[in-house]
Amino acid sequence: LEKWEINPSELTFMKELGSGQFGVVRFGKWRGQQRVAIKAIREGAMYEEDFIEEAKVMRLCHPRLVQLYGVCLQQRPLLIVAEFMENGCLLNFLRQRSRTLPESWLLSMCQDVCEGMDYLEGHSFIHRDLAARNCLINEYNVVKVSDFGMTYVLDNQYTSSIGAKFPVKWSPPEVLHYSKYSSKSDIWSYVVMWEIFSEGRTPFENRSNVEVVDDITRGIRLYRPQRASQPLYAIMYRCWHEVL
Ligand SMILES: COc1cc2c(cc1NS(C)(=O)=O)=CC1=C(NCc3c(C)cccc3C)N=NC=21
Repeated sequence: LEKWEINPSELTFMKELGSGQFGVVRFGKWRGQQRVAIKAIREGAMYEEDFIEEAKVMRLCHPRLVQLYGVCLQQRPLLIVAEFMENGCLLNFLRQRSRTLPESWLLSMCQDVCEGMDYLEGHSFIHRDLAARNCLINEYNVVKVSDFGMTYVLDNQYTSSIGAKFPVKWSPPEVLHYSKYSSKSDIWSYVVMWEIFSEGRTPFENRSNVEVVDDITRGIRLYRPQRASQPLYAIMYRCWHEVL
C-alpha cells in the first residue's frame, strides 16, 4: 500500500452521516478505535485518476482544514477517509442554533474559516466551492474548511456556471463570465461570512441564479446581516469587489 492508502479491512462502517454530490459519508472506526468519516465516491462522480494523483501529492495539513487521512484504491467505490467532525456541517449548525449564538462566537467562526483559507492560499490551492455547506464543526465547536478539491467533479451541473448546482451565489463575475478561478475568487466566497452572520440564511434568498448573475454584474451586493456591525459588514463587502 502507498503511504496514502488505507487497507479497507481496517475500517469499520457505522452510521450514515449524510450524502453529498460525490456519494455517501459514513461515520466509522479505523483500526478499531480512531473515529473517522468515510466518503464512498459514487461510480463516475469523479476523475478518479486525477484525484488519486492529487491525493498522493497534496498532503494539506492545518488545524482549520478537515484532515484527509487516506484513500482506499483497491476496490470500487473509491473510499476517502478523513477527520470526523462531531457537530456536522456549519450550515445546519447555524440554522439549528440561530439567535442563540453570541456575536463573539459568530466572529470566531469567521476567523476559523479565514485561517483555513489563508493556509490554502499559502499553498497555492484554490478551493472553488467555499460555502457554509462545505464547512464542518468538531466537538470543540471549531470550524474547519472541507471538500476542497471540487476540481475532480465530473457532474457538469456543478462545473458549468449555468449548471443548476453551480454555486452562483458564492462566485465572482470573472468566474461566472469566464471561469477565471484564483485565490481572489475564493475570497469572493467569503459570502460564508454573510451566511454565518445571517445564521444560515441563503444569500439572495428570493433571487434565481440567473437573476443573481445579472444583479452582481450590475454591482448589486448582499445586504448587511442584522447581526453584523457596520465595520464587520465593510470587511465582508470588500471581499465582493470585482477583479478589475
Ligand atoms: C456529525 O454529522 C456529520 C459529520 C460529518 C459529515 C456530515 C455530518 N452530518 S450532516 C450531513 O452535517 O448532517 C461529513 C463529515 C466529514 N467529511 C470528511 C470528508 C471530507 C471533508 C472530504 C472527503 C471525504 C471525507 C470523509 N467529516 N465529518 C463529517
